[in-house]
Amino acid sequence: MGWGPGWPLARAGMAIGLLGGSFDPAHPGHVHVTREALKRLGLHQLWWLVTPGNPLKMHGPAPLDQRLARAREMMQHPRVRVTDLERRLGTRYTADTLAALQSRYPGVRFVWLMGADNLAELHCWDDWQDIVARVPMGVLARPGDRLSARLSPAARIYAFARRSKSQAQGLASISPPAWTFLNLPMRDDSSSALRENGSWQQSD
Ligand SMILES: Nc1ncnc2c1ncn2[C@@H]1O[C@H](COP(=O)(O)OP(=O)(O)OP(=O)(O)O)[C@@H](O)[C@H]1O
Ligand SMILES: O=C(O)c1ccc[n+]([C@@H]2O[C@H](COP(=O)([O-])O)[C@@H](O)[C@H]2O)c1
Repeated sequence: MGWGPGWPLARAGMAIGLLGGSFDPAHPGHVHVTREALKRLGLHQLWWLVTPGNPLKMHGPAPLDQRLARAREMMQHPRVRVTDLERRLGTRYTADTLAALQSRYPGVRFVWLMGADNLAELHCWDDWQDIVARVPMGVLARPGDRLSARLSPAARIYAFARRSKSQAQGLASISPPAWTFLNLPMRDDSSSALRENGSWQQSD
């Protein structure tokens, strides 16, 4: 597998946040949590991983190129890259994606980012304990999901690995398992609401 345009550049030692998602479509909530995570976790860069398809979702999303184009319009920041890395790597499951990125970018300190809704479901993901063992995780507050996230199996099993707000800036350097809950000002944007109210029209 070669290098070329579309493979973001990163040097060993850099702290890079990974926000995986369907982005079907991208919305201001994604932009908000991205900007906050960059600041609060002391990240050099943050990469959006626009998935070809969430392995747990029955219905496929809109075409990947369409979601990427919308995401690139919406997320403009010099330290953020909107990528199709899972398509390039041929991975769908997050554990596989992380393993592939760690072998392709040796020495880069990756941090997995997700909204509180995803922490509540993490125990249903493929090889989820491998994910927790591979990279530190930043969990982003989301309206309605704080309690379910805190009571979730993953949060309870890994309660011992939860780091305080004061340790968030150095999260990328902490050996996993390590996670922190970022109590951000919350935004209730969601892709499903945009799809339901029809303000996002697929063009093909
Ligand atoms: N408003 C938000 N606040 C915090 N995190 C969010 C928000 N919107 C999305 N996220 C997080 O961003 C990542 C990608 O989200 P995704 O593309 O699934 O959008 P979504 O709005 O959650 O979509 P859907 O409504 O279809 O489930 C996930 O980890 C999700 O939890
Ligand atoms: O690896 C898994 O089993 C798995 C199960 C569900 C979701 N994920 C990942 O979680 C991220 C958020 O997905 P989504 O569809 O909620 O935006 C995205 O990167 C998915 O690939 C991963």
